[in-house]
Amino acid sequence: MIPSLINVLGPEHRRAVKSYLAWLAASAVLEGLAVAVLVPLLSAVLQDDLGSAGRWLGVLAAATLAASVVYYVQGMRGFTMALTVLDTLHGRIGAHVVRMPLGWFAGESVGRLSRITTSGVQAIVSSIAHLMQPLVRGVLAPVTIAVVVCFYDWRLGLVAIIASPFIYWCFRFSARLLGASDELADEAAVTSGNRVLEFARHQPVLRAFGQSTSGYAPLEAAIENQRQVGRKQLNWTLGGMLLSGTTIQLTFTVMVLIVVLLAGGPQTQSLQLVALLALLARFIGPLALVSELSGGVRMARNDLDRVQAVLDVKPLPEPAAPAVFDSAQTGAIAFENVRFGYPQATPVLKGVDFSVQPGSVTALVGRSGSGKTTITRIAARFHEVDGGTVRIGGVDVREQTTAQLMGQLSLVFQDVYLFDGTIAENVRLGRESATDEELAEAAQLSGVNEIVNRLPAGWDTRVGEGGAALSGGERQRVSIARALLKRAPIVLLDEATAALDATNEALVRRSLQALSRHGTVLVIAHTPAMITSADRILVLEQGTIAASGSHDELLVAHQGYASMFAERAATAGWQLRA
Ligand SMILES: Nc1ncnc2c1ncn2[C@@H]1O[C@H](COP(=O)(O)OP(=O)(O)OP(=O)(O)O)[C@@H](O)[C@H]1O
Repeated sequence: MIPSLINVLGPEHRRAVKSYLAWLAASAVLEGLAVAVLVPLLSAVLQDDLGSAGRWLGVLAAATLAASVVYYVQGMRGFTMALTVLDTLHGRIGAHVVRMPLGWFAGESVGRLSRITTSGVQAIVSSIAHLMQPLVRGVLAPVTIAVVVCFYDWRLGLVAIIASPFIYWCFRFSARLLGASDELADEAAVTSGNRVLEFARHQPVLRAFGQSTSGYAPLEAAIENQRQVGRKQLNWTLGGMLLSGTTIQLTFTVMVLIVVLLAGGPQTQSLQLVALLALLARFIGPLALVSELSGGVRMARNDLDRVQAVLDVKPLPEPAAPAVFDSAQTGAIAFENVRFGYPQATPVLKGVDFSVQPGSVTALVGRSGSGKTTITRIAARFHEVDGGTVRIGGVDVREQTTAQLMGQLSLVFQDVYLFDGTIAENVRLGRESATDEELAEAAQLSGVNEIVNRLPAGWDTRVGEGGAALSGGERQRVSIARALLKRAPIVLLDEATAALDATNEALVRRSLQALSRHGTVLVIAHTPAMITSADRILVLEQGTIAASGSHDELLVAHQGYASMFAERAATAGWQLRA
């Protein structure tokens, strides 16, 4: 566990960890010595050697005092170490998360991250605060006693020395069993945690399809799996503890037998034997505790490994120096033979080539699943491309710092997330320094002023977690107002399909015009009105740009576009005229 702990904390904490361990070791050895001194003390008393007994009493007092002082220091150090670990782990994970590729946050990763930063870090901290001390004491105090016992009777010492590797092996074996079952249990807990969230968040859909009353099969399967894994963990843990416990008891029994045999011998006094027996009890007691604690420490090591796995996710490589931009290219987007596929999935983009002129409005259209969202994610460098180049503002995104790239982009996606604050705070996220006039203008263009005027608390209305207190269309308006306020040279907009009624749709188009006054807009367009309001349309088919041009040009030149548009127009109640 210690190498894992140092790895996760970073080399700057190596000294502190080692010094804490040294204090722990000193405390355990002193405790062992203080107990071991009892045997010569009792021997001296029995032999009426009061001078010698006095000296041993002095040694006992000194060892007890030293053990108490060192115990206090190690306790304080342990407390400080636990706080340092808590701070450092949260700090390091936080600092790393903001540098990780945005694409990492899809899927189950977020549930795992949440578990690691809460219960995982807590388990590590509590194992340092509560397990390390008894564990080190449980190992070193018996070792010290075993060494001292050797001086009194080599046979007892020999049993202790021969038994030690067996005891050690049993501890390791049972800790491994527990560690392996903990891995399974963690995996099962992450899965059921995610399924519970899914079950709670998507109640409307589940109820509509009868999945709520008759049971939601994925959640039930996840809970059943967790139950089975829990049972397996219990069996493995008990098996491991039984094995360690039996080995310890056997060792103790053999030692007691030897003491009993010694009792028949001529030179050994009975009181000395009693002292030896007491010493043996102190030898075995801590070892039994170690057997219980080693499983907990192994689980903490698993947690440390999980933290390390997050820290090992490669951050986006940042260029050594910030990129230099040509101002004539501000707002330009270019994809050059871009190829990309999600991990363990078939390629989505198979050589995408297009360029978007600064200040223009370009619509990206294509069948569902054709890769439109992927293109916008790649433009914002959520993922690294497998081949080709993406240029934003005329410069390869890999040559820009994250701040430079993000400074040029406003993202208005369908799944708009608002933070649990007021409407004003959420809009101001676009640009903290915006004046009240600018805020009012953005609100007017995006239609946020209509929401603000309607709600009793106005700008101070709290939107709830994720913006739950607003409708889908209203959330997208807030998100557009943010983008308007940010005035980034490029806006990547995914037109909401489900959330827009006629009013919202008109507002989005009006905002689009306002956004295009400040920069370039690349919009994933679904509705006929949005498609036709673009200067240029890119048609995405089978991982490449199959055609591009104005709406009128494409209607004539590209059969696929014409039929797709006809379908959407029919859905929207439009009529196409020749
Ligand atoms: N995180 C992901 N991991 C694996 N595959 C993904 C991931 N996101 C998208 N895909 C797959 O990539 C393909 C393109 O998805 P994308 O969301 O870009 O399509 P789209 O054209 O935007 O679709 P829609 O119009 O339905 O939103 C789809 O086959 C999808 O299943």
